[in-house]
Amino acid sequence: MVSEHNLPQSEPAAEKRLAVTRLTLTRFRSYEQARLEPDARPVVLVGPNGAGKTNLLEAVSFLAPGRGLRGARLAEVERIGSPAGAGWAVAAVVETPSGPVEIGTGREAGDGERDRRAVRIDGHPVRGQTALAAHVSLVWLTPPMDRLFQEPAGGRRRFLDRLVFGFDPAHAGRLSRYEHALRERARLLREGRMDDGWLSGLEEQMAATGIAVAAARLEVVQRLRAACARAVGPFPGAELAVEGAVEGWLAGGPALAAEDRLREALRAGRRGDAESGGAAVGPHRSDLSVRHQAKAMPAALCSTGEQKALLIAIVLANARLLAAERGAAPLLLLDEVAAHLDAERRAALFHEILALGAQAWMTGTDDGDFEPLGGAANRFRVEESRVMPD
Ligand SMILES: Nc1ncnc2c1ncn2[C@@H]1O[C@H](COP(=O)(O)OP(=O)(O)OP(=O)(O)O)[C@@H](O)[C@H]1O
Repeated sequence: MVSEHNLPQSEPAAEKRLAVTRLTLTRFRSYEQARLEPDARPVVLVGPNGAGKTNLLEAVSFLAPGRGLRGARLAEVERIGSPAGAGWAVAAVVETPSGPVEIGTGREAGDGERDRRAVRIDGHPVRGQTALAAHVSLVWLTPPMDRLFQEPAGGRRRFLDRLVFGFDPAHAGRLSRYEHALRERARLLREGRMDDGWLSGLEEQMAATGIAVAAARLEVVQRLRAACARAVGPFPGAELAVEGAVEGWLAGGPALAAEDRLREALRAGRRGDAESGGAAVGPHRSDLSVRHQAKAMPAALCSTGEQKALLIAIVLANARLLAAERGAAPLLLLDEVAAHLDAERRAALFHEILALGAQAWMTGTDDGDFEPLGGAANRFRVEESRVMPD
């Protein structure tokens, strides 16, 4: 335990909160049915391996746009053994700074091979998932992310984009339009359909949305860089940057000029892209670079524990900024994070979460890891895919 005087300095708790106050799962992973009704405090889920704790975090992660914290195909989420094509659902009541909102999402019965996620907000069906970003911001840390700095850039980009959704909900829509145009163009090139009008239209869309995507990432990284430049308690300072050709163009001139360059580069690259698939240039090639500030060391060369501490530092800095800018800290989904921290770091993490008023959903196998939270959290016991208040 750390004493009160060396706990990190935090901003006062946000008065408004973002919190799930009801969560129901239907045919979701190992759950036939489950229902939780926490209040706005952090949520602690304790139970043995394989009990269904991560599945609950994954269900919460579907309240934001995207494929959830496992990056799953939707069919894979449906409970094995369910009647064929029965679908699955996650429904939630979420308290937000602008009032409560009811979110329903899942895969509808009869969707067959289609990998389409249905979304309802306050009972009304909405097209696509990007509208979710206007209501819920969330970010997760999971055990596979221990390798985030060793793995290809895609994982770091997705991590960064999730941070950007919190500041700029329209980012989700732009990113999805960019990726759609990228896929369409790749398909035409692959099929050898060199239809100039069609390709130019897609490249135009890629240039406009792609530069907006890159600019939004740069802006958020700029703000985060200031917020996590210095160590906070036991969490290290992190130096952040986005690296890529498009970012270089944006640094060197106006956004419109960068759009022109991207459009021209795509046009000039058609032949090469037809051979290699994808596109040689664009914000889908960018990377989030992270360095340990005090050690002046790239994150990839830091120890496992240091890398985890860097990720926590970034997530906490993001939560502090969002609490100040949007009136509420994001939901934090922290899978097995507490168990991997020493007592001092664990206490500092809990202290920050409480100071931010963040509803952090935390899993673990050992009650003792969450002991410093005392009565400040909702506690549930998870066993064989049954959830019980603890
Ligand atoms: N589609 C599915 N249908 C039924 N069961 C599934 C499905 N997908 C995963 N499971 C099962 O869900 C169980 C619980 O997984 P989960 O990852 O939530 O456990 P956990 O409590 O987080 O465990 P650990 O502490 O080991 O991380 C696993 O046994 C897994 O096999």
